[in-house]
Amino acid sequence: MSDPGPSPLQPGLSAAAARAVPRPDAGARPALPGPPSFARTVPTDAPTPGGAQVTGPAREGAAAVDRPAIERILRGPSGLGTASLYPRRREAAEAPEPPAASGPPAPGSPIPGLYHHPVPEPDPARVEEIGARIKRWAIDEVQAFPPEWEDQFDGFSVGRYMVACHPDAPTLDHLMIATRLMVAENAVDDCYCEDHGGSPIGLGSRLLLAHTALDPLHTTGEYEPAWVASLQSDAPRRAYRSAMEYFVRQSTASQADRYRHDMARLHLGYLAEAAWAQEDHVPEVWEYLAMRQFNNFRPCPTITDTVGGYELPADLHALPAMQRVIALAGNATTIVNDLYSYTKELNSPGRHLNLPVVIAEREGVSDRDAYLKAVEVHNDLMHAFEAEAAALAAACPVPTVVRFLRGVAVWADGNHYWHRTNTYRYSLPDFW
Ligand SMILES: CC(C)=CCC/C(C)=C(\C)COP(=O)(O)OP(=O)(O)O
Ligand SMILES: [Mg+2]
Repeated sequence: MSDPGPSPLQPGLSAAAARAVPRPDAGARPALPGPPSFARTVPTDAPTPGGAQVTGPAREGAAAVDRPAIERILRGPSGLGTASLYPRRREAAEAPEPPAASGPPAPGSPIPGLYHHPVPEPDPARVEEIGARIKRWAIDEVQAFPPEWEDQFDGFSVGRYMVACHPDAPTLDHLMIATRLMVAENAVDDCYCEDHGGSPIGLGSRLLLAHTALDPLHTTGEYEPAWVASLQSDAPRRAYRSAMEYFVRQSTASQADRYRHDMARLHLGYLAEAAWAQEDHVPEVWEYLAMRQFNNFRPCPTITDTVGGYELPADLHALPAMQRVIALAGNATTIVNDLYSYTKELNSPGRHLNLPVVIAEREGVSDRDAYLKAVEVHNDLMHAFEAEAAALAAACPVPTVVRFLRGVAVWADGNHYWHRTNTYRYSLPDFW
């Protein structure tokens, strides 16, 4: 084994920060690597954040990291020349809605008490162009939906979603990578799992075969043509195959492998949800949260580096502390969906599990109290995400790590923005 170099572990680091890097005595390499030589994405052009942003001594635990430090790290650099990285800074965010005196919040308002960061309106020119391009791709290239679903496709507003989540995408082509994958992921969820022909029955087989559009079958000449033909046989597979092909062209091998792993996680989560639906079983709250950690937005923020035109190296992505930060962010962003889609799911046929529904059932509290408790769970997850991200950035001040953490944070904010403003899909209950 080569000399591991100086240990980045410092006396006095928080427990969370110490988990950020492997210990030399664990046999892992503590020295932090540069980008691999095979990286073929655009080189990291993010300005290195000032040392004060990431190198200050962490205090007694992630939760004790001071808020201004978290803000500095997650908001990104603010020095001369950094404006182009954030064409629409979050400091220019919209004014918060005044809370309604009573009744449901006005359409488009944030959930009262939900911890979140407002974002500026996404660049309208980008939104329009991505909206037009994605519709052409969906209709002309992959026939993702029949004409009668066009209103729903438009109402999803995927261009606004992705432009809000990836403000540092250097080009429209980079944004399209995320946008195609988002449409494909939703085609699979709608057509295989949910109310556009989906069902728990036979889901395992459908998901596995669709997964081969992301993670190809390697087989003999005799059987390969049937597999290739199968990838064109329904909208979810056409969408996965094409979106993945574009993604692989722009990503490194390890970024594509990361995405495949995250999608396998997602499919595992769909299967657990389906198994419970088949048995009309309501899991314990912690079991539901475990399922939702897999049936989760995770594959979306974890491509932030590909969409940003740089690479978080595989061994830094694999750090346990990075994995924890990603999981916390994925969980918080997914509970945002549970909260904003609560009334939509109540009005859909059958029982649709989400965190408020499971809390009400399992903890024997009113729908309102369960909803408010779910808001608290979300807030705790967001605070933990931010504290752990700040601790990791402090312990491992590598530019790609800090930029990736910031990308995940910005994705979470854009995800909240999209849920809040998507009044075509979502409306809030009358709990206040
Ligand atoms: C985009 C992506 C990777 C989605 C995977 C998981 C998923 C569909 C969600 C987290 C959204 O949850 P849900 O199915 O409840 O969506 P709606 O509430 O119907 O918008
Ligand atoms: Mg939902």
